[in-house]
Amino acid sequence: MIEVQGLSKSYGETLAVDGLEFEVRPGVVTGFLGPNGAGKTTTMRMILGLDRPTAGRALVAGRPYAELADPLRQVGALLDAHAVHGGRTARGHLRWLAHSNDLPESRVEAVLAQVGLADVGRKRIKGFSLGMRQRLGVAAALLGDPPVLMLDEPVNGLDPEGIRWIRTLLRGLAAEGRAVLVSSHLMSEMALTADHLVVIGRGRLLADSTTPDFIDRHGRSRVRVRAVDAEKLAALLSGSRLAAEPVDGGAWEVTGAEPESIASLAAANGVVLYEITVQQDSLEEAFMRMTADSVEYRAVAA
Ligand SMILES: Nc1ncnc2c1ncn2[C@@H]1O[C@H](COP(=O)(O)OP(=O)(O)OP(=O)(O)O)[C@@H](O)[C@H]1O
Repeated sequence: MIEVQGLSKSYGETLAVDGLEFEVRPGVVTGFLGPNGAGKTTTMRMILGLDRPTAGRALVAGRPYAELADPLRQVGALLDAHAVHGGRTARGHLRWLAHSNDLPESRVEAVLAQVGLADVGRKRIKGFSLGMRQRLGVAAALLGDPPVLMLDEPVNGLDPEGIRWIRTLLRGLAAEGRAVLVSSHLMSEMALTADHLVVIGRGRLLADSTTPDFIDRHGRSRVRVRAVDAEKLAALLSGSRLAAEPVDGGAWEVTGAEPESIASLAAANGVVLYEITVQQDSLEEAFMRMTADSVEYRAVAA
């Protein structure tokens, strides 16, 4: 479990993290979301003791990272897949990590196999693609078989098969009872991977809820209807008190009403519907709505 308590970090005038408070619980994948510059990486670095908080604290297994006796057995992290010595082989890199952290060498082969790099263990890292480096970073995070995992943008540079692999891996690790914190800009992927979301903007906590609750609360839902007689439907809806607007091909979208009441209204007026579907915003749409005011850099319309 990770506990972030009143965590703040200033860089000169910039308040990168501002009084953050959240928990990353075992058994679930927690997605860590926020626009560019929101403070995600800074928060993760403070959890790992790589940056000192200006105020507050971050605990892993009840202690600050610096006080963990066996850090790699407590928390595995992937922050920057490039932060490895390119001249080493993949196996050499993991052996060195295992050795310096007093971990059994058998873990090296286990994690190489787990991330699909067993065949290239003898190759030098400098020849690795970004996707292979990401896999190696995940292998290093898993080396100590830790109950807590933290990954910053692990799907960066991965192809669709790799993205799917990370998703299955993270969900499997959570199902084993581990606490998993993962940041990503790929919303469609987070919607499939994360059970829970912690959303930040300009260093502040904007949301801490399950993924479905987040979409419910911040996304819009509307009912799409189409009728056999499009003109009759148009006359009915435009003459009603419903918030309805025409969309493509004679279809209408109604907000703020349940499908039952729309269907009953249509039936009472002899309008035969052949489509009535509830459309929910995607996680991306919900995220864009909620963080609209927290975007550090935004394209300005010319
Ligand atoms: N070492 C540093 N010195 C000065 N400012 C910094 C430093 N590290 C981060 N910042 C600033 O702190 C803020 C948060 O940055 P951070 O990298 O944590 O955001 P992020 O959410 O990880 O962004 P991204 O999604 O772009 O990776 C930004 O305004 C950034 O410019």
